[in-house]
This record gives sequence, C-alpha cells and structure tokens, in this order.
Amino acid sequence: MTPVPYHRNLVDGQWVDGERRPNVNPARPGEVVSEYAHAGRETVRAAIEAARSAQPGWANRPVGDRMEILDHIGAAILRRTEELAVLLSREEGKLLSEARGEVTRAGQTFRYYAHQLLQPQGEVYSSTRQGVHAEVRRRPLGVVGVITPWNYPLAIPAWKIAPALAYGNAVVLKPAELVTASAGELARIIAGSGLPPGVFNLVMGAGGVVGEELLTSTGIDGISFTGSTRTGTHVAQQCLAHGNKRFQLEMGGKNPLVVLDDADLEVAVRCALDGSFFSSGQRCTASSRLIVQAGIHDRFVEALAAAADALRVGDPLDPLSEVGPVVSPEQLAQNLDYVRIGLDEGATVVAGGAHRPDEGQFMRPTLFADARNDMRLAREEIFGPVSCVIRVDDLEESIGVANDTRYGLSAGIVTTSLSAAERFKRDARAGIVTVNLPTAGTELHLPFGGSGASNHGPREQGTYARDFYCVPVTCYTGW
Ligand SMILES: NC(=O)C1=CN([C@@H]2O[C@H](COP(=O)(O)OP(=O)(O)OC[C@H]3O[C@@H](n4cnc5c(N)ncnc54)[C@H](OP(=O)(O)O)[C@@H]3O)[C@@H](O)[C@H]2O)C=CC1
Ligand SMILES: O=C(O)CCC(=O)C(=O)O
Repeated sequence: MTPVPYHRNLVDGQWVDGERRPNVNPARPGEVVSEYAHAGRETVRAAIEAARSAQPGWANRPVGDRMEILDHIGAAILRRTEELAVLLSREEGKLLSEARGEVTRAGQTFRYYAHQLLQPQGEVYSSTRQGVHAEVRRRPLGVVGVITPWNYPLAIPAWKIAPALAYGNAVVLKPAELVTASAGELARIIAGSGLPPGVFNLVMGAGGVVGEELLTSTGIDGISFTGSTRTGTHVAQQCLAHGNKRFQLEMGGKNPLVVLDDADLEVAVRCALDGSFFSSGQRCTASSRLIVQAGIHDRFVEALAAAADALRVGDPLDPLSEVGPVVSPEQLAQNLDYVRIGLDEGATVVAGGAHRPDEGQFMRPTLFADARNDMRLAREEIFGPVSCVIRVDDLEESIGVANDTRYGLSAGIVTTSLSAAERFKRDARAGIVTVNLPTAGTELHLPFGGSGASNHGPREQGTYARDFYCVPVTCYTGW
C-alpha cells in the first residue's frame, strides 16, 4: 500500500512537525487522503516571528525578483494541474472538472500579480503650494495572517497570498482543517520557488487554536479572512482588541436570482441549476433564493425541478458525476436540518429532499417551492445544494425581495429586457451583479466582495486587492 502524503507546517523555511491528524475523503469517508501536522501555539508564534524578520528584506527586493518568484509559483501550480486537481477533488469533494478549473485559477492568480508589479504603484498630484512636490506611495502592510475556508482550498489562499507577496508582505497561512493537503502542496510549491525563508509560512490546525493565535498576536499587522459571518465577526472583534489590526472579511451570502416573465426559460433554468447546485451549493456566491415572476413561475419550477432531479450525484472523480458529496458530516447535518426547517415553515419540496442514511455524504439537489422571504430557509446561509423559489408579481417587488437580506454578495437577474437589466444593475444591493448568468463564477482580475454581512474592508482580487495589502503614504517634498 502506498503511504498517504504527510504535510507539515512551514516555519522559516523549515518543515515542522506537530500532532499527526488524518484528512478524509468526503466521497469515501473511510479513505484517508493525507495526514497533517497540527501546529501548537508555539509553532504559530515561531511562524509569526519568522515572518516579521523576513518581511523587510522581501519588501526591499527589486520588483524583478518578486515578479520572477511569483511567476515561478504560478507556473509550478499550472504544471501540476492534474495531480493537484485530483488531490483537491479527493479531499474536498469538488468535481474533478471544477477542481481543474480551480487549480488553473490559482496558478493564473500568481502570474497575474507577478505582472501587476509592472503597473504604476503610486500617483503624483499637483501641489497647491509653490515649490512643493506631492505624491502618494504605497508601503506593504507588513505581516499578514491569511485564514481560509474549505470550499476553495487553492483558489482562495492563492488570491490572498499572491497579492500579499507581490506587494512586499510576509504571510502566515492558516487553511481550514478539512483541506490541509491542498494547502500543504501549495506550501511545497512556494517553498521551492526561491522565496526567502520566513516570507511565507504555513500553520495548520483548528481555528480556535491556530487561528486564534494569529488574531491575538501583536506580530500580525492584518488578517484576510474568508468563511462564515459568525467567525468573521469574531475575527473583527479580536483584530480590534489585539493591536487594532487591519482586517478584511469575505463572508456568507443569501444570493438572489430574479427570473422575470420575459426571460428565456432555458437560460433561467441553466443559471439556477448552476448557481444553486453546482459545487454542491458550497459557494458563497450560490443562488439560494430564486425570485420568480408569476407569469413564468410554474413553467420555471417544473423545468428546474426536472433538471435538478436529473443531475447525477456521485464520486467527484467519475467524469459522469455532475454533483459531488458535501464536504463533511457536520455540513450534511446542517443541510438536512434546513430541509426540515423549510418543510416545517410550510415550503414544498419539488426536487430532492429525502435523504437515505446509506447515501452518506451525498445529498440530492433539493428545491423548495412556495417559499416566502421571511422564512429561515430564505434568510440563513445553508451552504449546501438547497434552494428555494419565491413568487413575485413584478420587477419592483423582485428587487425589494432581493434586497431584503442581511447579506449582499451577489445578485442575478434573467431577463430579455435591457431596461430591467439596467434597473437591476443600478438597484440590486450586492457587490456582484449578473445578467443572464449564474450568480457564481467570478473572474480573477475583477473585484470580488459585497456589502452588509457579506463583507468588510476592501475588495479582493484584481487591482483592488492592493488596497488591503498596502498602506498609502502621502509624501510632500519642498524644493
Ligand atoms: N463565505 C464562504 O466562502 C464560506 C462560508 N462558510 C459558511 O460557514 C459555515 C461553517 O463553515 P466553517 O468551515 O466552520 O466556517 P468558519 O467560518 O468557521 O471557518 C473559516 C476559517 O476560519 C477558521 N476559524 C474558525 N474559528 C476561528 C477562530 N476562532 N479564530 C480564527 N480562525 C477561525 C476555520 O478554521 P478550521 O475550520 O480549521 O477550524 C477556517 O480556516 C458553512 O456552513 C457556511 O455557511 C464556510 C466556508 C466558506
Ligand atoms: O463564485 C466564485 O467564483 C467564487 C466563490 C467564492 O469565492 C466562495 O464561494 O467562497
């Protein structure tokens, strides 16, 4: 039998052991995908110290060196696409095709930020005074703690680490415990890229131990976090209480997809199917409220229920599967709880719903009709393949319902009316608005983030990422 890979923490360029823990395959819960070393608090402290010592030297390296190293990391990820995609799929349950897309995105993200370094990094202003030169420069934030979730084991770490390193910061990464194999492989690639020891460090283990040490340390200048709104709120409180750290939070969503009477039914069903059920609904941009105008409502519900029922749920490595497992028994229990809650609240299951105990971590895409926006089903983030249809009379009402949420990450509309689309882009309260496309599936060079309980701090990705990882310095020079 081939031994399973073992991933250790990376501190100051050294691989550091810890308590050995398994990481299992959600599609085959008896199968150990890898093992990882759970870091103790002293390992986390050592990682922060290493990052502090290494950061100034890294920030002062010529841009050409930093570019080359980031480009090297991106190319190394892309060279290993198939191998990394299989590993990601086995540890998180994402379909292999989706996993390939994610690995590619991670590699391209490093290359994108390598090339961003050739863009202007400051601005020159006219001074209102005679003989004064005014400019804005950017300095790195310093040492950044990166705390990431399990649903994008490579892409989310990449879109935080790449801009952090590009702009001269040092990083301590704490990935979710469920996806330490992807994080461990990413760390191996980064460690082999020529990056000086200590500039990038990996510490693995429970949020309440390893993550908490990052939040309370005065050696960390900023935290970039993606995960639940509950943990994000705690991150914010701890950052303010311990050294007034800068923080950036990308949290949950309860994203609406509006379908108007004039929509192309096929497009509407395709968008809803992708947004609600692909990646097992485990995307913060998933469409979990389908807000449908009365004239198309019945045809839409019937067609979407049939399409959802037809989806093949199975092993993510099987090319015929269309939906994989959910990530963990806890997540499955949460999803099934919400199915019970929806039924108790009076909504009707029109696809999926029932779950047999022998199905393990696989859950059939579940669609509710007859939902109201005041139900818990429509208000709370489920993070599974569960969506609900809410009937509305017109565009006005659909926008009101779409915006009636504490979240505000993405919002979509399916319509053939240009004026309805323009109105929705103007009035939907969300950081990402889509027209005739799923609410999920964003691009690496465009800003990503939302409002309300979905987001706090500057946008991630694209050129906007720099706003978090750099501190502007306004310089006045007399001459
Ligand atoms: N917006 C998004 O993209 C995501 C949203 N979610 C939502 O969150 C729910 C729960 O998922 P879960 O994985 O538990 O999400 P969490 O928000 O708990 O986890 C996100 C990250 O934060 C870490 N963390 C947890 N507690 C702390 C802490 N006290 N201090 C510092 N870091 C901490 C986790 O570590 P670890 O897991 O290793 O303990 C993980 O790395 C899901 O059902 C879903 O609703 C989940 C994932 C992504
Ligand atoms: O939809 C996407 O492209 C990204 C989704 C995401 O980042 C998330 O679910 O955390």
